[in-house]
Amino acid sequence: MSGKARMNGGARGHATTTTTTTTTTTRHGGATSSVLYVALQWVTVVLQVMTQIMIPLGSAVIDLLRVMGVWEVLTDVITRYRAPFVVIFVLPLSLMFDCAMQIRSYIIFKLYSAPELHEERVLDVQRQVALAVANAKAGKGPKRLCTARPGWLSISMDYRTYKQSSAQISISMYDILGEVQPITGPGSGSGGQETASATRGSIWVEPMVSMGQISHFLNPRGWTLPILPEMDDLTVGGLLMGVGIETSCHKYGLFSEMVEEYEVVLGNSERIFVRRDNEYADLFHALPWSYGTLGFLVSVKLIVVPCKPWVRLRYHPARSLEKGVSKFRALCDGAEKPDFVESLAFSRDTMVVMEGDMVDEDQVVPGARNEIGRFYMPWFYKHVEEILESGADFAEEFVPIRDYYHRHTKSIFWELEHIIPGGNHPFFRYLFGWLVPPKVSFLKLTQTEGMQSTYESMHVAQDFLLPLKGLQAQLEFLDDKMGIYPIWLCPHKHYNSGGTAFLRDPVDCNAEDEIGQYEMYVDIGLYGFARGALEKKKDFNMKSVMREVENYLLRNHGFQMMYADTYQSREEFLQMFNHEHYFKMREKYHATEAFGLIYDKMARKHTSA
Ligand SMILES: NC(=O)C1=CN([C@@H]2O[C@H](COP(=O)(O)OP(=O)(O)OC[C@H]3O[C@@H](n4cnc5c(N)ncnc54)[C@H](OP(=O)(O)O)[C@@H]3O)[C@@H](O)[C@H]2O)C=CC1
Ligand SMILES: C=C(/C=C/[C@@H](C)[C@H]1CC[C@H]2C3=CC=C4C[C@@H](O)CC[C@]4(C)[C@H]3CC[C@]12C)C(C)C
Repeated sequence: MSGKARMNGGARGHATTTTTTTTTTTRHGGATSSVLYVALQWVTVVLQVMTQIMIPLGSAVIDLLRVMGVWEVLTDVITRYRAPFVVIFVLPLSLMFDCAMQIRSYIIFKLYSAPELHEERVLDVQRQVALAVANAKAGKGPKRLCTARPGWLSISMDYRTYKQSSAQISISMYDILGEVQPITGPGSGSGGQETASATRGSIWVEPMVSMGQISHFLNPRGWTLPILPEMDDLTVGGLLMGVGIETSCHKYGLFSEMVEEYEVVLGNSERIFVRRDNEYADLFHALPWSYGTLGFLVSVKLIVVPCKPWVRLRYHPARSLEKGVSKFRALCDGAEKPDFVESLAFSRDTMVVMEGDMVDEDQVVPGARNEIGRFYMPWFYKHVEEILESGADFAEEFVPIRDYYHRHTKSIFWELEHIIPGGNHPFFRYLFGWLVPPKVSFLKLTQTEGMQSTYESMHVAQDFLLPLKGLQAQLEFLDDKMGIYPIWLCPHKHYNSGGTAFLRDPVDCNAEDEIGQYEMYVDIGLYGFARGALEKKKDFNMKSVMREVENYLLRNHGFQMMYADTYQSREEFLQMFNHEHYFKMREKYHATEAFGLIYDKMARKHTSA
């Protein structure tokens, strides 16, 4: 199939299987294609050099500095003066990396070369898997497979050390594989009731495509993902094989509910297309939350919906927990659901509940525009806090859609304040705001051992998914145990779909829609240093507090998002996440031998208690 054909929605998917012996149907017609191909390879090589060669080179330099006795001094300086270090080195590097990625995407998309190369890339993954499995069988290589995405690149606190002892499969797949294919009429997708009659579309993307890339691509074309997790660098593969959530999940469910079709390479190197309604339907529900332990995702067909250019954002400050929780619940459970619902709790008694609706240009009230994404504008959560502190009971603003989606990106939720204190000061914003945010991956890469152990023992980055009906008690409990603010509250439909991390007990489900039975859940996001942890180090014991919280989750039908540290034992983990279907799928789809178990991959080896 030619690249052009696929750009026009060529017949991807719906096929059954291909194995590594399948010959590719890709055409590279003429000299232009060859030139484009070489150009593309060049950009790819440059990026690979940046990510793959620079790291070992960096390690070699570090070793040399250690031998020279300079390393300790240097890390001490970086630890003490992290803010200037980040501003001088990490911010410009982050910008350069992003620019390189954008240029690459632009070249690839303009030249239409990427879709043409997709088939080749899939074959390459199949070949790598076949070789790694054969090596493992012959006792010549590691037994377990994982992606070769370096651990420092992943949006988590963890460095993914299991990768060192696994066979790493390179999945260099960063491309949007064509234009949106509109689908019209009711029942055109598999989403919630609210949009069933609206026009929908779909788009094929590769797994390393990031949320920033997608919103840049879709929003100007009048489309959006129904659920667009807000950090620019999150990848489609990570969000689908892990968990993805955003403030529209109270309508649609989690990120994976908006998938039409997965293209997967299994542990026996076979390539299959997995849909809710084909012969692989049983695998469809097991892939989310499987953390790359059932197969490799090589592309996916995502549902897209029309979007409007602005979001009318309504702020409801609440000065008691009861009032805040009841407003939040009313917005999630009401018949007329807003497009977006979110709440930021600033203390035990104060929160601002927000509802957003997409609107057209002509509905925007000129005096109420707020382009919060501009580099010199205040960090979003600070702006929300100001509304709370102003004493107002209500505020309304109009925010450009892309600014809304990425509203917490610039300040990395509220984490940047710990890294660059004063980063929200107007002086800093006007001078350096255009360089912000630093890439999470580069922050990880430049984190010294001292910083790492401080973060591990005192800093929480956790998302707890719990039934919405218990929100008030949950917030009181977490305030007692951790006292971290702001808290991010994001509602979502939690479907009883039958896979790993789905509801333990069907009695939990009190509602039903087109997709199935669900319970309204809330993601409680805690990011920051626990109350008093930095000041009174001895009073805060991360491990014992987290054990209490995890037990609370178990008792209250909650889940922990696994990008975060877990302190659970294997037995507890198996209790929290229903593995029955997952084990069957591992057996049936050749994963048992090829991939490790979720717990073994994700449970972190803590360096401190
Ligand atoms: N708003 C949100 O929803 C947010 C979500 N997150 C979390 O961050 C994570 C995403 O971060 P990101 O850096 O993008 O992803 P990661 O690199 O962290 O990958 C997450 C998991 O997905 C697996 N995975 C990724 N790509 C593939 C693939 N092509 N085939 C098979 N498995 C794959 C990885 O497997 P392997 O171990 O083999 O590499 C890994 O286990 C998610 O787990 C999510 O929960 C974080 C912030 C916000
Ligand atoms: C899952 C959600 C959001 C999560 C983010 C807020 C956190 C995910 C990964 C976290 C971080 C990774 C590494 C870091 C390096 C450290 O030196 C500083 C802290 C941090 C930047 C840290 C900060 C929080 C995260 C970005 C929700 C939205 C579902």
